[in-house]
Amino acid sequence: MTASCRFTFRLMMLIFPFWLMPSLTFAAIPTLVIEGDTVKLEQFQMGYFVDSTEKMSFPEVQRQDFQPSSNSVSLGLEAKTTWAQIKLENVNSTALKLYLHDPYAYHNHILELYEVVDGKLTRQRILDMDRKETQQWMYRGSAVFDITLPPKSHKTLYIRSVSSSHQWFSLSLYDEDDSKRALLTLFTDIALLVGVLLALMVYNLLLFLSSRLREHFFYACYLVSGGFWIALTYGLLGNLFDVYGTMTLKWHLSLGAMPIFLLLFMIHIFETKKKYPIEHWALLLNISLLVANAIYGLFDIVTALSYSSTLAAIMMIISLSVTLSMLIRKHPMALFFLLGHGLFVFFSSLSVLFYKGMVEFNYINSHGVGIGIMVEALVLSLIIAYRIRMLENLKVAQVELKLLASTDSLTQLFNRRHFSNEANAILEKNQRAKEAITVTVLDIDFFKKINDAYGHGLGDKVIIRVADALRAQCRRQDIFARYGGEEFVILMPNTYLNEAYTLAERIRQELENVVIPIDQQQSVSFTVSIGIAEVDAETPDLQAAINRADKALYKAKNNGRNQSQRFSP
Ligand SMILES: Nc1nc2c(ncn2[C@@H]2O[C@H](COP(=O)(O)OP(=O)(O)OP(=O)(O)O)[C@@H](O)[C@H]2O)c(=O)[nH]1
Repeated sequence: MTASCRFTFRLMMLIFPFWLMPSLTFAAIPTLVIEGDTVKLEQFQMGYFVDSTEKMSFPEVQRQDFQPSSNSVSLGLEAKTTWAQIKLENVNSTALKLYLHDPYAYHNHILELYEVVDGKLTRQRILDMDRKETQQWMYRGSAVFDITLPPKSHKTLYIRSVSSSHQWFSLSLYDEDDSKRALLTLFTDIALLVGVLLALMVYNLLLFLSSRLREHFFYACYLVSGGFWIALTYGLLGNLFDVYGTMTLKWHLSLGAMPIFLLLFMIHIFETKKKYPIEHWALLLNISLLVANAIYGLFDIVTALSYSSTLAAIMMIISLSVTLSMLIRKHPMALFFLLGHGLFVFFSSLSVLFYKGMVEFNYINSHGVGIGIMVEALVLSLIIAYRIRMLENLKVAQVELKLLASTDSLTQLFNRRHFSNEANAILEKNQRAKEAITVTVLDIDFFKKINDAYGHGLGDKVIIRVADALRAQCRRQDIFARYGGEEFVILMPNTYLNEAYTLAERIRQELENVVIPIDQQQSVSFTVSIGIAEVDAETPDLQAAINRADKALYKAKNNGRNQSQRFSP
């Protein structure tokens, strides 16, 4: 060996331990030293190993290298069978009873606990979520295993967890009191979340029942499926009803239903079918994918769930693009939707990354979908309130427009068009009953002279006064209108000619006595002439009846005005 070789070798020997050391330090799983009898370990170091063969024996597993990690890990879709390793040392001179908790056990298929002392297996427990008799270690959704640590002893725990789809778990160690406390406070946050969603769901169902607007129905369905899935996936259902395993796995189909309802809500709230065909087809295509996956899930839920993260990502991209497109087109609700849906997408993306094992295990990442749905639901409630207000304003505007189109602006009586519609409807209804119906036409006498002598302003006052008389004298069932300039018409259902004549005379007499003051000295009086004719019961024709009443009116004018005349053939 040359001098330079020797130097290089010595240098390498010098450097190698330092180069190796970090990896050795990295690979070591620290022992949790327990001193005293209070144990509340919620954050500690342990090791995990992913058994990609999914069938390694325990002795084989014991020989594997475990990756150091924190006590909460999310390992994604590929890690179906995972082993956790926890090293314990009781330095007390008394024995200790500990409780190992896995609050996310409800989503696993199998959970096994192996206790090893000095390399020898001392106790083994297998918890199969599909076998009732093994569920003695399940307590309201959490797996709880009791572990005894003899005085001054070491023990290594191996926890095998078999997941049906995505793999994540969080382990904690407690003494008896803290174990009870931890179980008591579980799921209060989820219960609150689900409660708010259910309240919003009831509110939207009521809105749907009163308005029949489908967006409320789809939104209520979205909240039901979302709330149900949150209750299921975050363990509330397991906690309340003690159901786990394959049965609950199937219920994860609600995860497929949730985005379908949200997209249907979008279609209705943005009215894409009518107004935005490209966006409409994009949303329909997305719905078809989700429906296909949901149907597939009826037969093979595990495979369907494995696609759910990818489908969720596609759904987020399409729904966000449609919302952005609505924003560009200045849709009034787009900004609210973008805010609500943007927050949903943000939190759900964290969740997707979490389920795929790509981000750290923390409350927000592990509860992302739930938080996203909640925040979105609250913001979308604003959209619903805004839309209700918009529709109310539209309704008021429509009523105003309808009124405007059917009334005469000077007298506020119905106009000729509206009168004809209403009168024809009455004649049609009367076709079977064939009750007597009478038409009366009223015309102001020498109105031109009034206009010429006192101006149009006073002429208008006379017209308004005639309208007032009609309002005062006509009965509830009568329909009356300003038919032309100074001509009025009344349709009197269930009224014979002579009865109509009496009413017409009452109107004429009232108007005959009207005095409209012009100034201190001057005033104006006027008269009206009236023609009355019955509608032919056999061939009820409104225009024919008005023509006959006009003929009677002509007779009244010719006879010297200020009188009522009945039509006689
Ligand atoms: N002030 C006012 N005048 C109107 C209005 N509409 C129509 N007129 C006038 O009503 C008058 C109708 O006159 P004519 O049809 O000749 O009938 P008349 O003077 O009442 O005579 P007779 O019907 O034969 O008694 C015209 O001078 C129209 O200008 C209105 O809204 N206001």
